[in-house]
Amino acid sequence: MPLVLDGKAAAARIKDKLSARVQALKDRGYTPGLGTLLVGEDPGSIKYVAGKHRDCTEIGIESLRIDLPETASPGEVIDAISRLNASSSCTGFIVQLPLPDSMDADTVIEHVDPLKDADGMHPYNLGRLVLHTNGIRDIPMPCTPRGILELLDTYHIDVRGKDVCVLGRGITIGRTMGMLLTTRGVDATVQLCHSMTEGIGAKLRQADIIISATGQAHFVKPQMVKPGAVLIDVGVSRVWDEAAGKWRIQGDIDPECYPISSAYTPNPGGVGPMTRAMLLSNVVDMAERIMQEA
Ligand SMILES: Nc1nc2c(c(=O)[nH]1)N[C@@H](CN(C=O)c1ccc(C(=O)N[C@@H](CCC(=O)O)C(=O)O)cc1)CN2
Repeated sequence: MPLVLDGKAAAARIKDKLSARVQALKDRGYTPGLGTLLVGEDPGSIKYVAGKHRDCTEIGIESLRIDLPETASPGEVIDAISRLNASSSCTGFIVQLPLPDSMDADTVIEHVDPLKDADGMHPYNLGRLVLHTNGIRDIPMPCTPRGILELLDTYHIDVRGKDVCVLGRGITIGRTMGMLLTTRGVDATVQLCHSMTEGIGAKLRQADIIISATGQAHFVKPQMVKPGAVLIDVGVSRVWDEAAGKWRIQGDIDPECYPISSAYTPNPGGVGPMTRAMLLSNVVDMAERIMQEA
């Protein structure tokens, strides 16, 4: 029977430990605060931002929320970022992605103070991560890749020397994941595949671990999976379930692949909850660093 990599349960345990660390910070007079900046009305983003604020309440972190309309000008977005940069009650914050099509996310994120970058997506922090400056633990890490590494660690899945196939080359997940997996000490061998990759099925079929972040529902089929492979599903596609009369989440990995695998993340309930837990971890880490330096 394959092992189910239960992200929901792992995230709940992480949040319990974070609550204790938050209480210790409060006892020393510092309450961590997470800020969110949401631009537009994307239903998925609205849901994720609401979830982030619920998580904060659960573990005792303050939360600050700025919501701007889809029509906000780049100047208004940068002004909101400046307010979060300056806010003494905000330890760190995120700009919820995706931004409306009219805005370039990279340009917007450059305005975030790297010391307040709770998502680890500022070019300064990504650069430090690439260079591995001062050891990886001192740098805020993009939440999904960090969550995947933590989940593999929780279930004692050793990636050292393993062939990993990462599908998707976006900065938030694929590219950063590939970089982290090949860091000294993690030591996996990575093939980073994307829409122009030829013979993707054969490449997947040789992988010990597949991490898929394409957003194409059930892209990975059983014939692409090596028996005993570990399957990590990051994809989120919302599909209309005619019989149930509601939208359902479908991952990148067809559930028919599960019996062939040695371990897999359910979706929902796998990588998503870990992404949320890692955002909280990043903020608590940042707060502890502030207190250490005080
Ligand atoms: N600034 C950022 N924007 C986005 C990130 C990010 O890390 N930083 N990641 C995603 C969205 N995301 C967090 O923001 C996120 C995605 C999924 C989940 C989650 O818990 N999913 C659940 C299912 C929830 C549902 O029913 O919709 C699961 O997988 O079980 C949390 C956060 C893009 N934007």
